[in-house]
Amino acid sequence: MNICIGSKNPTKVDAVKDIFPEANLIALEVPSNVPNQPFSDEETRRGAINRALHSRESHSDAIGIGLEGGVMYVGKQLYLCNWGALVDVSGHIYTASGARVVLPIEIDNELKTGKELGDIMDEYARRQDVRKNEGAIGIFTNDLISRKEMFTHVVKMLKGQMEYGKVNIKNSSN
Ligand SMILES: O=P(O)(O)OP(=O)(O)OP(=O)(O)OC[C@H]1O[C@@H](n2cnc3c(O)ncnc32)[C@H](O)[C@@H]1O
Ligand SMILES: [Mg+2]
Repeated sequence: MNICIGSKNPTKVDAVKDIFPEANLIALEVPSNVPNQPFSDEETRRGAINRALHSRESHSDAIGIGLEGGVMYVGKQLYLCNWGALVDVSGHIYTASGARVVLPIEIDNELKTGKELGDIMDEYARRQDVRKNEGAIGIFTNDLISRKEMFTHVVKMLKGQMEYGKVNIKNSSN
């Protein structure tokens, strides 16, 4: 089985490796066609779908997987959100979202200045490359859940849905 994953971020690539250990994995940087910092479930999910579709453009025999991080409001409270999409060899699209965690008001204020969450997290946590390691979810869960672990759960849901086979998005503009 060939799988193209639309990112070189190790938290995303390693999550796919864990759930598809037998697959031949190709990691590619592809456009998400949404802002670098998605600001809603809608934008984040769309970014994941676009990454999945773009990643198999030159590999029609492969499954495409896109994983996208973003933020979203519930009322006035900002949360971290993550979405995944898997496109099978027939073009069926499966989607799933990851666990959410509250982001503090300081992060919300910094995001409003136009910075990306990844850069804000490094300053906030005084660590380097949080986005490629524990992630914001790791910081705000006191390292109980890592970004890779959260994506592993998303990829597991995508795999299970593909195997079940009956519930997918047929039109990529949905
Ligand atoms: O190379 P790619 O795949 O783009 O990986 P990325 O780390 O930039 O991740 P996303 O584009 O999916 O996430 C959009 C933005 O939100 C940031 N982000 C999302 N989730 C994060 C997390 O858990 N920890 C730190 N930054 C996160 C990320 O660094 C980007 O600035
Ligand atoms: Mg990015």
